Amino acid sequence: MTRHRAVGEIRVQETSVPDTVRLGGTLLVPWPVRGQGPGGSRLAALTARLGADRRLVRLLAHLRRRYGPGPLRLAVPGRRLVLPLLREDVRRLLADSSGRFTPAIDARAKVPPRLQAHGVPAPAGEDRQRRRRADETVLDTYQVVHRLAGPFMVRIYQEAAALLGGERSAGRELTWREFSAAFGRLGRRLVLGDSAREDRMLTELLARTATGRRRRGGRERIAAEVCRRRLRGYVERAEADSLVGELSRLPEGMPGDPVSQVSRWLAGFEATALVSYRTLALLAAHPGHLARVRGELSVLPGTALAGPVAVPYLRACVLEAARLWPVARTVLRQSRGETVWHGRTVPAGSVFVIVVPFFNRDREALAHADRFAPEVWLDGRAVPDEAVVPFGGGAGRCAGENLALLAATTFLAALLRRHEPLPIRSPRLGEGRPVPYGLDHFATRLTLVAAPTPNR
Ligand code: HEM
Repeated sequence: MTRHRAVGEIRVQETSVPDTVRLGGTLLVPWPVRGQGPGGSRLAALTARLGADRRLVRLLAHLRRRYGPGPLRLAVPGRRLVLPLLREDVRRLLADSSGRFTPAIDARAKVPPRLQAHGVPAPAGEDRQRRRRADETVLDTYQVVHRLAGPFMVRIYQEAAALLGGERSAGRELTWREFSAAFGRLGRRLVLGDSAREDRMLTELLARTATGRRRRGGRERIAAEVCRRRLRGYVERAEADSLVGELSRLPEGMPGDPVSQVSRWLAGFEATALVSYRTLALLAAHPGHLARVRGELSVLPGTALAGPVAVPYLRACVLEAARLWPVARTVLRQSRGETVWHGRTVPAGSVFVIVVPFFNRDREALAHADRFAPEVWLDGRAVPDEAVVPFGGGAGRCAGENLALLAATTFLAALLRRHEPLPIRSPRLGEGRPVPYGLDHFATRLTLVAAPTPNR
């Protein structure tokens, strides 16, 4: 039965206990937020495969029918979590420029790290505005092509070539493990410098630390400390042509906690690896789209490095993979004051949890909801629709979006220029079939076979 709770003089709608339990069970499952180390978390991949997102999307649709337009407060004692259920409400939250809905989530709200951006919560007492300014400057947030694109693209091509290796042209299998290891080397080089290329230990420590935030055991605390020291070493060395190098050159000095900032960037590249691999799986299962990508690559001059500007269709494919299987399942905003929604009042300090797949795959609003439809990113159908939010939006929008797209498109272009992906095992993917809600990247195996070179 629907319950109401008084807040001052006004009532706000709350989920029933069974609905809260159901929501908790689908929202808080382990989730592939990041690759989590060279192999990534198998459990998270499995929950994706078993359709956790499908259940979540259906549950939210059911709640919207049952409780009305919302937003809906979760009946979790000590937490003020609120779910927006309408696209217009998502737009309102993300378009806000008054600071009423902030992406700076108060640590006292106790939001689990796995719901936060890249699974890396902001350190307590962080000066968010200063950190965001640093992110924007170093990551060149508003430039499609990063100022270090030249040296970055050379490294991207090197790592793609290393992944292809000699035998690859004979059609050897490509697995997620290999792909994520290659992308891990790349992410460490771009963020920390070439000296970090082989530092797999760091990636493993970061993955353990992410788990340790939940377990807080003695070992995890030690791992977290070792990890911090290692990261601090790279930040202090500030290699040229790396993001930490750029961080050290900020005119206003480094922000409060560069180590947490740098771990979020590394996590961002792990997310980029996942999205890139999934793009490859989609292309392998959709020969028509693949042909269009290869057509795009064929008109590039022989030695040109393909950045996102040169390959708009491939870029759209990457965005589409990010829409269909969001690596960030939730986008959060916290209200700084009491707010009114469809006649109901939500108290100050509430954390609005935007469930990304619910809006990215909204069958009522999007004709292409469950289809691989890269064209929507080119013909204007996706762009003005702010409720399709693989990279979030507004003041908290992913500061690394353009860099992620540069890395993903260049890496994929390097693989696809002379090779064609064929599916060995891509569970339930195929032309004319609805795209499943979850893709187990471990179970997705491809082969890259030599293709006639498209270069003129
Ligand atoms: C395909 C890959 C990626 C996806 C899908 C993605 C998605 C997201 C999302 C949804 C958010 C939260 C946005 C919001 O609250 O509105 C976010 C935040 C963020 N991302 Fe990414 N991201 C990716 C790659 C990256 C990369 C490569 C970097 C950095 C090198 C990065 C840096 C950040 C930062 C710094 C934030 C926090 C922004 C803030 O708090 O203001 N991301 N990302």
